[in-house]
Parts: sequence; C-alpha cells; structure tokens
Amino acid sequence: MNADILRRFVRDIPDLPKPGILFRDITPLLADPEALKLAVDAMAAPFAGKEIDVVAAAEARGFIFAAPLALRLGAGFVPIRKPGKLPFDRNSFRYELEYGADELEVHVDGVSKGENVLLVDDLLATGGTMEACCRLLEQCEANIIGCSFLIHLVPLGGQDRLNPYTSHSVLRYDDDELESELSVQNREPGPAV
Ligand SMILES: O=P(O)(O)OC[C@H]1O[C@H](OP(=O)(O)OP(=O)(O)O)[C@H](O)[C@@H]1O
Ligand SMILES: Nc1ncnc2[nH]cnc12
Repeated sequence: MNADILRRFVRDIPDLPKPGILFRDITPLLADPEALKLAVDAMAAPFAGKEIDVVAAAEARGFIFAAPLALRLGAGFVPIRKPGKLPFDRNSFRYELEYGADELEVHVDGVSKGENVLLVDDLLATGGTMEACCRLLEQCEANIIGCSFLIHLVPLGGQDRLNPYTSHSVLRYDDDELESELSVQNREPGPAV
C-alpha cells in the first residue's frame, strides 16, 4: 500500500522544536523522486475530476505540494504568506496561536469571489494554520472545495477546526507517540532549544 511505502520516508526527530514534540521530517520523502510522485498523486486523487480553479497554500512547506497539485488538477497556484512578503494589495487574517498571534495574507486578486479553491499543506496538527487559511479565503468569498494534507496528526484535533470543509490526508498518525505531544501542548513553554 502506498501509504506504508510513504511512511518509511518520513523521519521522526524527537524533541524538535521543543521537548516532547516529535517532528515529522518530510525531507527524505521530498528527496526521493518516486516517493514525491506517490505523495503528490495521493494528495490529488480525491479531488481529481472536481472543478478546481485554484490551489492555495501557506508558506513554506505547503508550497512544496501545492504547485504540483495545481498542475495535476489543471488549476492555478495562489500563495498565502506571512506579512510583508507579498508585493501587491493584500487581504489579511490575524489569528491567535497557543502563545501569541500570527497573520497570513493573500493578494486581493489571488482568489476571486466564487472561485473553487483547494487548500493544501504538508501536515495538519492543531489546525491553526489551515483554519486561518480557510478564514482568509472566506473573506475573499472563495468557494472552498476542501483541504488536502500529506500528514494528519489525528489526536491533535485539527480536523475539528476545519468544519464544514472536507479534508483528506494520506498518512494518519494516531498512535501513542502523540501522547507526549498532547501533554506538551497543555503545559507552559520550556526553555528554547
Ligand atoms: O496544524 P498546525 O498546528 O497549524 O501545524 C501545521 C503547520 O505547521 C507547519 O508549518 P510551520 O508553521 O512550521 O511553517 P513552515 O511550513 O514554514 O515550516 C506545517 O507546514 C503546517 O503549515
Ligand atoms: N510534529 C510536527 N512535525 C512537523 N511539522 C509540524 N508542524 C506542526 N507540528 C509538526
């Protein structure tokens, strides 16, 4: 099964970026041409045949998958970026993180009212990033067709924040490894690593 093959290309890095977090490093997958193709095919498959005008994604890792998915689905690619990066007029959405706040922006002419948009990211964890992307594109009156992820860290609950949109992920992690990650999310930040 393709998911089993792909899983072997995801490297676990313990305690990054802080103690208790198991970082899912996708660079081995990106470096392997067959694994990369399998990943892009699997992320696109549920949305093939749907009318999609635009694939949109937040920097940086979302971009990696969004552009090939756009080509595969016959759609354009629209970047969603951190403040100060996009050169033209922008819509923006400010959102609260666990500690602090962040903001994402999209060009005012990036997505038009009523356009069918597929949102893409490499990984769904708490869902904060993708929820912000959804809210930003709702401001543009886009028609969000769904969200496609390579990896879904299921116990972190991100899926619940994406209602009512359809989301699909290729690799689901719902094992005990995530328990430590859940407890890290619920405690005060430790010293920077
Ligand atoms: O579901 P969430 O809890 O929001 O986490 C998922 C987000 O975290 C990572 O991005 P990161 O912010 O690390 O930025 P990067 O893509 O620039 O590495 C990942 O690429 C997702 O965008
Ligand atoms: N555990 C994790 N690994 C890689 N990227 C992430 N983004 C949010 N959580 C992550």
